[in-house]
Amino acid sequence: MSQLKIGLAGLGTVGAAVVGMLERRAGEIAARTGRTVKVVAVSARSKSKDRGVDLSAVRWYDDPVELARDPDIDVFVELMGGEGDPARAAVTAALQAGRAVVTANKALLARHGLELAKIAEASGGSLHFEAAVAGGIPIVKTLREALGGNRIGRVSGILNGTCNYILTRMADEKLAFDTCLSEAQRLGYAEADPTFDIDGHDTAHKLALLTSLAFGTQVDADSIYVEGIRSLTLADLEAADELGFNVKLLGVAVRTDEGIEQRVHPTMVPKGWPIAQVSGVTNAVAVDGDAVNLTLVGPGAGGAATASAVVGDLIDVAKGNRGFAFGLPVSALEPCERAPMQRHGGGYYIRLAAVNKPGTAATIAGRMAEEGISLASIVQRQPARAAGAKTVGPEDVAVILITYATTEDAVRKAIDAIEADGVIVGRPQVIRIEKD
Ligand SMILES: NC(=O)C1=CN([C@@H]2O[C@H](COP(=O)(O)OP(=O)(O)OC[C@H]3O[C@@H](n4cnc5c(N)ncnc54)[C@H](O)[C@@H]3O)[C@@H](O)[C@H]2O)C=CC1
Ligand SMILES: N[C@@H](CC=O)C(=O)O
Ligand code: NA
Repeated sequence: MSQLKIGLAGLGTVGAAVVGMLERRAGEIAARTGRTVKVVAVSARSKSKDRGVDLSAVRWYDDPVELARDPDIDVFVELMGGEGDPARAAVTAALQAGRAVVTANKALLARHGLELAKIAEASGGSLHFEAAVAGGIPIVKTLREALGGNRIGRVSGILNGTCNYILTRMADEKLAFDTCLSEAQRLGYAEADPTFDIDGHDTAHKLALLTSLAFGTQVDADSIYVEGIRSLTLADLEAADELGFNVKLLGVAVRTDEGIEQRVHPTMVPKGWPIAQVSGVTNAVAVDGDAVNLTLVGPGAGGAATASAVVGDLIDVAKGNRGFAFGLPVSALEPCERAPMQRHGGGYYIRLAAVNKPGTAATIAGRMAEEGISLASIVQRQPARAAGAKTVGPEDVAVILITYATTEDAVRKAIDAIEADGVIVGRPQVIRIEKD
């Protein structure tokens, strides 16, 4: 039986889980592929660390780029992370040598994916990244292969396990943000730098890849409007709950007449919607095609889930299933025309810390009316009730506005005018509302 020899760089949460899964499932994988799929060389920062896997028989490289150049490997697996070197240099070296590369590194691909795909095409190598988007959910393969006959109008979902875990535990158990984040780190869900998770960039990296796969466009992470979950308070989650919503960090890419709108931000989702029920580290990706609408739900982060996706890619490589990284040759991917966020339309939740003096509510309502914004409700909360809102002082009152459908531009202009009027303190909290 022939061997598929793997060089694997990165032995952290995902790398160690991949080595363990390949060991445990060696017999079944060989039966599926007709090949022995084996790790023969590795690289990581610490040679001596105990990772719970047996690495005594594999070659060790201090430099992952040297590992990627090893002529005695067939496939290079990059599980170090980071959009720059050494990940970029190592993946480039492996592709230039005509090898298959499997990576979970969405930061690298969102920035340099096209360049890497081009190198793969030129050298006869291949680039596989199922683990980079929504962890264990096989959405890359689904878009690249199974839904190829559809014209897709929208792809959206919960794409970051850490954020969904934090929001779920805050809402359900009233835990503090930092407590939930520490737990997500302990469980191996968060990025090495968790600001990528909580500030929305990790979701944006994944959305950039999904957009390319769904719409046949060039990866363009810079076109994405990004907001994270850092400013959300227990008061916001409680208000959402009372209004019949759950708050989720969504990534949304949708075709509009003006181009593709790509956005990442906390979103109030009606509790009755299936996506509102997706909790903890679980991710969900919804695809609206002209022939098929579907939602895939599954674990978005963690060693086992992510290893499942990496090993799935390795099985493809072992079977000789290569294909184009983004479903099409790079030369056939269209530029991603950007629809401006200011034109985004929908309902809004706006929490303001209003100065407690006569006329404040009228001023706020007046500014909204000037921008043509209709209010579905306006609720004032007493200072004690508003204590969860960081921006509210003892003498201020939280005012929560829910708008009917309006535009981002109108909301921004109204808020700017209200700030200039001096009737609020701190930054307003704005959460977009998804509705039918
Ligand atoms: N943890 C998760 O749930 C998921 C992670 N990913 C991605 O998988 C990749 C790895 O993530 P984790 O395993 O969580 O990270 P980690 O921080 O647990 O492990 C990183 C590994 O890479 C090694 N490494 C880092 N820099 C290196 C360098 N310069 N030279 C040699 N080795 C180096 C470290 O020693 C460590 O073994 C990242 O791209 C991440 O975004 C993707 C999906 C889920
Ligand atoms: N940090 C990421 C890991 C998977 O991509 C997440 O929390 O989703
Ligand atoms: Na995936």
